[in-house]
Amino acid sequence: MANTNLSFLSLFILLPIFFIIFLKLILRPRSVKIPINSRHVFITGGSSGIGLALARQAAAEGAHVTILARNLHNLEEAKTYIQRATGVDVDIVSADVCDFDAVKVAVESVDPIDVLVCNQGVFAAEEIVDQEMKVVKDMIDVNLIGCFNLVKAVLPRMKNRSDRKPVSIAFISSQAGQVGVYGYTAYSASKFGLRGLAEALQQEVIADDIHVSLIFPPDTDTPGLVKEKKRRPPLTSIIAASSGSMKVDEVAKKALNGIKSGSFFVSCNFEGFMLSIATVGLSPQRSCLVAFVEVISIGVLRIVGLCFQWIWYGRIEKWHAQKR
Ligand SMILES: NC(=O)C1=CN([C@@H]2O[C@H](COP(=O)(O)OP(=O)(O)OC[C@H]3O[C@@H](n4cnc5c(N)ncnc54)[C@H](OP(=O)(O)O)[C@@H]3O)[C@@H](O)[C@H]2O)C=CC1
Ligand SMILES: CCCCCCCCCCCCCCCC(=O)[C@@H](N)CO
Repeated sequence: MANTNLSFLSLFILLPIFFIIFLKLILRPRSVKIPINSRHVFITGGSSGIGLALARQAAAEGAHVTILARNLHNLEEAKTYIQRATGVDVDIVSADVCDFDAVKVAVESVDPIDVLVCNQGVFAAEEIVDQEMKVVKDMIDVNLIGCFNLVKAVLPRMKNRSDRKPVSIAFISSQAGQVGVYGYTAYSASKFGLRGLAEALQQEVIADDIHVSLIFPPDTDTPGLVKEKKRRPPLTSIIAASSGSMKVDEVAKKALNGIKSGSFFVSCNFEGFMLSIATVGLSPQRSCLVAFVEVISIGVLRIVGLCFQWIWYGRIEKWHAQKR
């Protein structure tokens, strides 16, 4: 009896504890906190949707916020909205992220940036045979090249900052940047691209105490989504519905908390958490508890992932059978 108790103790309690301690010792980069109070948070695409909600929440938490977008009128409306909601004034700056010179002028016209949130994005769901190359290129340009322009423009000053506190560069990706989704060939490609950018960038900037976050929202109720849904192929909606849709404020909260806790992968709902583990690859992990969950659940989640593919391909087959 005593023997069984002892082996139970060592198998289910001691072993995991030692393993978590081992993970704590080896995990790199180490865990970090990014304070935002009294710091400069620069949010692109901050005049609408997720970016606007992020700007409002960061302002409410005491950050000095600047939002960037193209349309000046919408920026001014966003500024008024945030001022009414929080009593805080945010700065606005108009530029197209696709234009490197304009981005450079924009970021040099403001205070040094402590937290850069690359949130701007465009999305149009359509089968690639029908999608015009102009639309494809626009998605890659705004969602991926736009982030390169921002990083290139912000990094030199960020690296040479005088205050040596930890700072952050965050990218708003999408769950469609973790798994390919019907109708999202260009969009998924742009968002998968962000992952390569983020993983490589983290290695390049860790010595400067710059911390990268990659945020993966599911469908979120924003003006952008309302517009996209008018033309979405039904199969895109069916597959996207595998993950529950979220309110914009919830997504902004998850994103902000993920940035503040210096997490590399930031998921927004339970499905997203499973998806992040199933697609974790060799991305960095700073939390020993999450790393522990990854190690013990990755095999089972592969089976869950295969079941999702079984369901999705079933729906695709059925759809095409009905069309014929
Ligand atoms: N809504 C959703 O379901 C999901 C969204 N995401 C991602 O979240 C991010 C925000 O999406 P969402 O809030 O829905 O988007 P919205 O369409 O509501 O807002 C997009 C914002 O980006 C700005 N923007 C677009 N193009 C450019 C550009 N070339 N240069 C500068 N700013 C630009 C827009 O302003 P302006 O047009 O004036 O420039 C606007 O402020 C995107 O990256 C999107 O891919 C991820 C998962 C789900
Ligand atoms: C192994 C476990 C798997 C768990 C479930 C997987 C669910 C995947 C759903 C993909 C959803 C894609 C949403 C895209 C949102 C978006 O970016 C657009 N709205 C455009 O903005």
